[in-house]
Amino acid sequence: MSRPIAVLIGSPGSGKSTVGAALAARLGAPLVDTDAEIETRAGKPIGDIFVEDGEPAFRELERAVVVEALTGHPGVLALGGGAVLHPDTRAALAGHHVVYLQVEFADAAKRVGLDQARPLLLGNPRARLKALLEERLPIYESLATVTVSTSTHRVEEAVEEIVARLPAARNGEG
Ligand SMILES: Nc1ncnc2c1ncn2[C@@H]1O[C@H](COP(=O)(O)OP(=O)(O)OP(=O)(O)O)[C@@H](O)[C@H]1O
Ligand SMILES: O=C(O)C1=C[C@@H](O)[C@@H](O)[C@H](O)C1
Ligand SMILES: [Mg+2]
Repeated sequence: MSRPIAVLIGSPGSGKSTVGAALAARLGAPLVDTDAEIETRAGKPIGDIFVEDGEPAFRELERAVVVEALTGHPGVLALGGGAVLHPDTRAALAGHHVVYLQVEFADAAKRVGLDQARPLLLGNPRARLKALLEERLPIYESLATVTVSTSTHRVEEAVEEIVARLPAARNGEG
């Protein structure tokens, strides 16, 4: 059984996929992005899963994919923004190196593109994103072993910050 080197959590637009890919490249390790893995398993985009099967079905598929990756993936693991909402996922994160990518609301809004049709931002995307960030902040903070801001760090700076703060045995210096 292998464990991820680092697990990235954070809100939509925090940069989990972008920083995850750059971190994996920097470490010469594979990346699993659970959103992409869910789409592969379901054979359709996440938006379609929400519309056709509903959010509870999406969360259950997400739980299964995330819990499996936490015990079977040896590289960098980027989680979907809402994966931490499931209690099984929170429990399964115990003992992992969990990197919380923190982002200011204004940056997240710019990056996500508030005119996009994201299932959880339907209606009033700006208000929904703000509420979502506020609701989830304490959850992300409680799970983090390391927090890195992608509002104050560019992608490459965030990667170097994460590498510097990896447990010694994992950053090539231990
Ligand atoms: N400092 C930064 N760190 C990370 N991404 C950044 C940064 N500055 C700008 N970006 C841009 O912000 C976007 C982040 O999107 P990304 O898909 O990586 O976020 P995510 O956390 O995976 O969100 P999602 O919940 O949609 O999966 C990308 O377009 C990236 O190029
Ligand atoms: O914040 C969320 O709940 C989500 C974020 C995305 O990564 C996807 O996992 C999906 O759109 C749900
Ligand atoms: Mg992503």
